[in-house]
Amino acid sequence: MDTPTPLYLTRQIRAIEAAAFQREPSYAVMTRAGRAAARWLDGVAPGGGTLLFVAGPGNNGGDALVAATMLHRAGRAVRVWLLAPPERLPADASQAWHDACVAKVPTDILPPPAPAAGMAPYVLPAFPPRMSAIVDGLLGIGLSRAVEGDLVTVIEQLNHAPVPRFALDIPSGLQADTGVAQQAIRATATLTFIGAKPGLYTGQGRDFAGTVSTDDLGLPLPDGVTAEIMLNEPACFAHALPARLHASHKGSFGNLAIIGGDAGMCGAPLLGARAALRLGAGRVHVGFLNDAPPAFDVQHPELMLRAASQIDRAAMDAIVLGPGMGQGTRAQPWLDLLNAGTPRTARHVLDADALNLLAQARTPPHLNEQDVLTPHPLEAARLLSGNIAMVQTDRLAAARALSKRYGAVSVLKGSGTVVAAPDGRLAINPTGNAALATAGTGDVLAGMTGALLAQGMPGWEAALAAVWLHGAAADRLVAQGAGMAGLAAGDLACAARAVYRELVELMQGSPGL
Ligand SMILES: NC(=O)C1=CN([C@@H]2O[C@H](COP(=O)(O)OP(=O)(O)OC[C@H]3O[C@@H](n4cnc5c(N)ncnc54)[C@H](OP(=O)(O)O)[C@@H]3O)[C@@H](O)[C@H]2O)[C@@H](O)CC1
Ligand SMILES: Nc1ncnc2c1ncn2[C@@H]1O[C@H](COP(=O)(O)OP(=O)(O)O)[C@@H](O)[C@H]1O
Ligand SMILES: [K+]
Repeated sequence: MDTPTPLYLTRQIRAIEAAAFQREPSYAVMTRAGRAAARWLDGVAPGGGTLLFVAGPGNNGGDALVAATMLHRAGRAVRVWLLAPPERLPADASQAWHDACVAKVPTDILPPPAPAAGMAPYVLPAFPPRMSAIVDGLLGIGLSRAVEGDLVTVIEQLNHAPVPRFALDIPSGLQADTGVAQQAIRATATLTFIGAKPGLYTGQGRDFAGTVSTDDLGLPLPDGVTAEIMLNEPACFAHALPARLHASHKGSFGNLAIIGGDAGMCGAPLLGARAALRLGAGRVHVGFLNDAPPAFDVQHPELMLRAASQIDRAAMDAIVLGPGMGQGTRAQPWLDLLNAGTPRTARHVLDADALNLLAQARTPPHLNEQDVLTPHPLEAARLLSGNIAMVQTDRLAAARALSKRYGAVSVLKGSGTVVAAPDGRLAINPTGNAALATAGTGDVLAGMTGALLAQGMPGWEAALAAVWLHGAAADRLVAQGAGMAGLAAGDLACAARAVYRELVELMQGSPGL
């Protein structure tokens, strides 16, 4: 199994670059980036037409110029639009421009994009005839502020061209550290240099970056740079997946209780419980907070349903608090049971209204790194006494702050779910898609996390595995023709089981479930 993919912040990429520039000229590194881009484009960009390279004012433009020159020399039809005055390019990009001119690459210098108060928006010239793709070298990791002025309309016009767009390093306008973008190139695919960046995978990143490939340009990690953020891949958690020995019994796989289901919300804990069954929990109990809990689940009579007050808390290995729980008087005591001084054996997942109660708690409950919080951005905002914009502006920082404040693993949900541990570990999940944007999928995730905790997985690995499997199940269902619109949360459990089985087989060479 491959080692997990590290994600690097811009300051770390700059440190890797700076160390390389001690050993070799910076233009040699740009040449490698340009060559990697040319090779990549040769494989992915449709042939038979002109590739339009759009080069900006910095070294990202330099990469585009080197790639365009190489492809031109190799006989491909290219054209470069330089959106900057050539005399103001930084040294390496200036060298690349010079080389392009010497090689007689067809080029146009367009007026540099600048804020144009009170003037009509800048209109690009007509695209080259038979243009087959746009290569985006406008802005890379040097993006220092939100895109503004004429560049906004330039990007809009490029985004409207009816051809695929290929971004170099990062789609122009997307923030590499956070995945925030006001206006950015919407790429079909991105080739990112030196190391992958978190912003390609979370927030708005996935919508702008398309399929991401990485070329490390052969640059080693210098002393002092360590990967602080990982892409959540099976290599991050597979070693901790529960083994299933012949000599085992239901007690070997844990007792899980899902507490929730206030009046009118009975479905939520059932969704979680059904998913927990499919991920191998030994016994799954559902404790309802409403007066008339269903006697049994017609679809899954294996589940044990009762009033929440009848759940033997001491017998549980894991408890999921929150699905459909409401914030009524019957809910609060379950949070109070987490106060310091009250003994407990079960590890807890706090979801939905359990998180809203947690946010209001005068004395925060006693949680630890074996417990998992699963907020969506609004719940996270409440937990951090902030607002959604604050959370989404820096999802990594928000997840890290949550784990630090509450002492538990936190799972900040949404596109590119971020998982953080109290010790500072961070991961971004690459699986899942917008088919998950439907009610109940969070209940399923909470149940899956509880199932893995009940089977003894540590908090960090259980959260990573649940999030990955949940997303991979949605990806599989969509690939099989379910959704994007219309996927039901209840569809996920069996797909997650299938993905889990394949993963276990891959890991252990034998069926795991
Ligand atoms: N040197 C090398 O050998 C290697 C370089 N590499 C490549 O270099 C890239 C980094 O290059 P870079 O540092 O020059 O920054 P880059 O992203 O081109 O942009 C800077 C320019 O954009 C401008 N600008 C910024 N924000 C703006 C905004 N919102 N709206 C408008 N303008 C804005 C900014 O202006 P300023 O902020 O100074 O006013 C400046 O002019 C990296 O992503 C990779 O592709 C790698 O291949 C490795 C080898
Ligand atoms: N666009 C998306 N891309 C990937 N995952 C998504 C997307 N939208 C929602 N999800 C996932 O779906 C789940 C939704 O959880 P939540 O908002 O708590 O729903 P609910 O409370 O209705 O169960 C989370 O796991 C979230 O990460
Ligand atoms: K770019």
